[in-house]
Amino acid sequence: MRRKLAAGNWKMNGSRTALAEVEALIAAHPAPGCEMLLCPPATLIAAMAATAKGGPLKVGGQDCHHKPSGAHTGDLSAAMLAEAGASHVILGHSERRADHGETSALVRQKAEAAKAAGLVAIVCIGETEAERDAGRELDVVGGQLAESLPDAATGADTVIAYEPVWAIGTGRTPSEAQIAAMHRFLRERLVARFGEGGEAFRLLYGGSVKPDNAAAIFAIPDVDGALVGGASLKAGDFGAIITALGN
Ligand SMILES: O=C[C@H](O)COP(=O)(O)O
Repeated sequence: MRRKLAAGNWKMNGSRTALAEVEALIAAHPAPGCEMLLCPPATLIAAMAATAKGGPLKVGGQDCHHKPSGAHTGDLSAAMLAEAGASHVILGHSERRADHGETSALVRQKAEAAKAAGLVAIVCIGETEAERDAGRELDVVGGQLAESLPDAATGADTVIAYEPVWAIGTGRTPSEAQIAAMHRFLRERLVARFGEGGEAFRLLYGGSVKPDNAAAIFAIPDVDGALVGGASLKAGDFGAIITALGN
């Protein structure tokens, strides 16, 4: 049985004052029926983990370097995130693929580094609008899945987040049929590669998930939760999504 996961990605937003939202979220959801995770900027991981006090809210990073240490100015290793209090790390988000030229091959190395440090990797994949318009979304996303996942990945240490690039921050979402088709395709690919173990990977949907569309998205087969951007910044909005998922 795959445990549902509500993951929030604060991206480059938030400051210490925003930890009041985290306190409100924890107070409103002391025993959520799903896993609850927030990934703030790295500067806030330790403070957020202290606020979470080992309770149900987990804290994650938004990226890590693929090496354990060395001359990589400005980067953070997976072990550093773990030491700061992270249990998860988002990898290969489309904004990092676009802004920093991250390839699926690099994402795979980062996922290996995350696993070595004991972090759960949330590996992001998704097509652009032009790729979908050209009918290439399965090829593109299938390729990203194949190339980004290490051979040793398991459902215990790896989560997949399907995020169509054109749905991120736009207020647009794919139809329920389009999400269902993509998640079914991803499940088939995972089972083809990992056998029965492929059933254990959680598949999150991401891209303009809001309180008013969350329940409909979570009712789609093989949607095991969401990776939420803008709506994870406010305790009320993220809390409503958590409630829709299983509280
Ligand atoms: O990581 C989160 C996604 O990029 C979704 O962002 P959004 O919910 O603001 O569309």
